[in-house]
Amino acid sequence: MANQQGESSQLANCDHIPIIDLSTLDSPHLEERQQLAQSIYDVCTQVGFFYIKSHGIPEDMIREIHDAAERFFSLPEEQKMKFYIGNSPKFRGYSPLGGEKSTGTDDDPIAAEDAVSALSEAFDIGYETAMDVQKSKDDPLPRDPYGLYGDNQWPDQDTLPGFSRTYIEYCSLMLGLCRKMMRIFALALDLPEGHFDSMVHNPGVTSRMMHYPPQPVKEEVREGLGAHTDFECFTILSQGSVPGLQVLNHSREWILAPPLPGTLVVNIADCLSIWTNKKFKSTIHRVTNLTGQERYSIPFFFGVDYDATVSVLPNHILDDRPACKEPFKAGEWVREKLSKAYVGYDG
Ligand SMILES: O=C(O)CCC(=O)C(=O)O
Ligand SMILES: [Fe+2]
Repeated sequence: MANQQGESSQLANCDHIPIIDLSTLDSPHLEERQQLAQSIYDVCTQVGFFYIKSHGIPEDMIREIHDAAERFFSLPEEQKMKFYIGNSPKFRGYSPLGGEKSTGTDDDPIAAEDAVSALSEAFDIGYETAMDVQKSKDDPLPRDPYGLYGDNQWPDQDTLPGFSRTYIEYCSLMLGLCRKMMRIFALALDLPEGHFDSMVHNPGVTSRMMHYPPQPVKEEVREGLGAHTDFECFTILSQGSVPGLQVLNHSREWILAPPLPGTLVVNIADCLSIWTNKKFKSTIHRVTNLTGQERYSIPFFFGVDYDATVSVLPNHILDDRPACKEPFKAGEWVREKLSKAYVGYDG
């Protein structure tokens, strides 16, 4: 059973998802960045989810990556299975319809035998130096004690021309945005802006393309993705134009986070929530596509270097709020979570 601190840190205290304007994210004026950090602190402690606008990712790029996702999922099944995630010891590749199961949340796990497979298919990739402007093309991958860097199973040029180039370009832009966001989170937490900089040299990044086929409206609903929290520090989601994402609030109602033109969705994930002793919410969410249309989304999960230690910030430990968890390695946490998420696959 979830303890109170744990449980309320996973439920949004709201009936809608707020919008944050990021136009001052790298303002030269500290006061403007501080003002933004204050708004971010408020939404992270109240809701754990927010839309971002003026985020700097060009709309053309977003359109291109969604086109790429649609092209990928339109391939015949046997072609997609060439990139089967089960071929990769690092959880990278294609997971077919129903290949993922809901594991619940840390405080409220679902036993393996009760887990229901999700009505979605996915293609997952992880950090590689080609997507990192701070690295040159030939830089080696970092030390990898958790077996999570690289090893992406890219479709070749004949199968999907331009696919890997587009996805790497998209990830490179998202990576830049996430590193800046990490600095504003630091400011929001009363830390020096560069507090996390030394922990995001080889960030623990996963991105995935998701396809949720339509499900019957009147008959029994099968979730496209079961209720869960994300594992890393935070997620930036591009969700196209078809709604489906739902966020759980204090009244145990699922509130819709519909696509809003010109925005992306950010949600806080477990590692950043633990860092803040669960002051920042890692809010429970799920996907249910009741629209009758095909839904595509592209989450970008951003975490610190897998070798970095996540340790509750001392200024968030109080007499009546002891540290929620002992320090741990980010990679250890992510690997354990991933190893429970796929049907018939133990990494
Ligand atoms: O597809 C979405 O809207 C959300 C996906 C998601 O929550 C996830 O992949 O963790
Ligand atoms: Fe998620």
